[in-house]
Amino acid sequence: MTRLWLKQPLAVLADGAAGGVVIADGRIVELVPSGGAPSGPVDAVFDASRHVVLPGLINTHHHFYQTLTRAHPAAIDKELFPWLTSLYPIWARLDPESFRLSVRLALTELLLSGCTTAADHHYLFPDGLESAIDIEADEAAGLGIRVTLSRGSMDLSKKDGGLPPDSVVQDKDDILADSERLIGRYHDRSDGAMTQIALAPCSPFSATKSLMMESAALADAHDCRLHTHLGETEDENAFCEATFGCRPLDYLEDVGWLGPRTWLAHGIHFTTEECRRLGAHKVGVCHCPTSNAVLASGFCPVNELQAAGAPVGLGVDGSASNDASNLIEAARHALMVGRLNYRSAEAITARDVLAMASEGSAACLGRADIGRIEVGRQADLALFTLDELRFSGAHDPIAALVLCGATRADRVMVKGEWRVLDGQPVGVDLARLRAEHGLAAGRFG
Ligand SMILES: Nc1nc2[nH]c(O)nc2c(=O)[nH]1
Repeated sequence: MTRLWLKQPLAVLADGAAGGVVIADGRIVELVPSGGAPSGPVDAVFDASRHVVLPGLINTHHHFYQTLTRAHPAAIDKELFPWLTSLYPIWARLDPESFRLSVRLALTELLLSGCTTAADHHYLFPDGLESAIDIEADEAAGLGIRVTLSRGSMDLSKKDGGLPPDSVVQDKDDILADSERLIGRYHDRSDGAMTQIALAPCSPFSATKSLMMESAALADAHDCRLHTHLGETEDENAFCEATFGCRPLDYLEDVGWLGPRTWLAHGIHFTTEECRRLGAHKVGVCHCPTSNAVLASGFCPVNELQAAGAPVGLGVDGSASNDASNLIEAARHALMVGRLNYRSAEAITARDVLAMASEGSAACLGRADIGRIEVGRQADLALFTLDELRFSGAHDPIAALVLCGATRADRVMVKGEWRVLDGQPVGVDLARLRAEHGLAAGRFG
């Protein structure tokens, strides 16, 4: 068993590890105190004196395919409902080759931003793309990044009172059968799992009540997590009032989703009492500050949710509403948006948003094996240097990552393996990927 010492980092986001971290067999096996040395022999030493070492960042909400429709003229400057109705017909043209490139590109971008685990919410399965989640699993394995692949779904089209057109919805029985197939094939419940499946009917205005209820039953039966968009806009509130006669959170409870298996994307339009209910039931919320700003959706009440006991993680959201897949940048946005929301500089700190992007996100995904630099946890780490001009003069190295605006990790380790080295993704030809993806995206103009 090879023991690697990441020696004497410039800074590390963990108590008692100023002397570095020892990695063996894909795990963190020792934290070295300041000025100390590992307790036993090591086989390799990495001099981390130029590096700020963070737990690998965890992205809890994305739509990888949307990298094909970034800054799209049909959708720019629109709020969620008109944004979606403009994009649905374009997304209906998704094909396997373009989709594969979108996944590879999004995962590579995430890795370069210090992300070691990514949750994707894929809810479009046009003819020919039935194996979208299989493609995602394959690409993630190739890049060596950990994933939670949320089998998304839509079965409520416009003709039945929903928002999406017929061209992008599926039959409920097909959705459930495919969900069961994917769980059987990919859902690894073990410690250190590289691939997990979650079930993810898309939103109250695109999924039927029975799909929500049957997905919850399936998730219970197979011990996997549930994910959906909720509390994103006032339009969604109005839809729920008009369709179900209640607010979105009451609807969530009604369909059997109010529990610790569930994490929600956005979670903006919750009252203080609703935050308490979410906390009491340990429902997780993925904060998507960048997308929430771009779509003018509102502020997520992160502090109220956390105070109530709800896990709060961080997500970049899909690349048509961010439009980047950069998680360390999203942490900076979480700080800025949070301080504006609370009109307080103390309400959210740099360390708070980094914790949200690591241990908060891990809790949303139901994982106790990642998200912290701690003995026994997986060796998932993001190492940043402060060499760029933007950091010159910075004093607190950890706060500097957020306040000076880090955008790119120098090294990223997943399960003890380097997946980014000297700012380059291992095994990816970036120029070729950029060219091929750009060409594919051109077909969605
Ligand atoms: N930000 C987003 N919100 C959504 N709601 C929904 O039903 N789909 C989406 C989406 O793609 N992005």
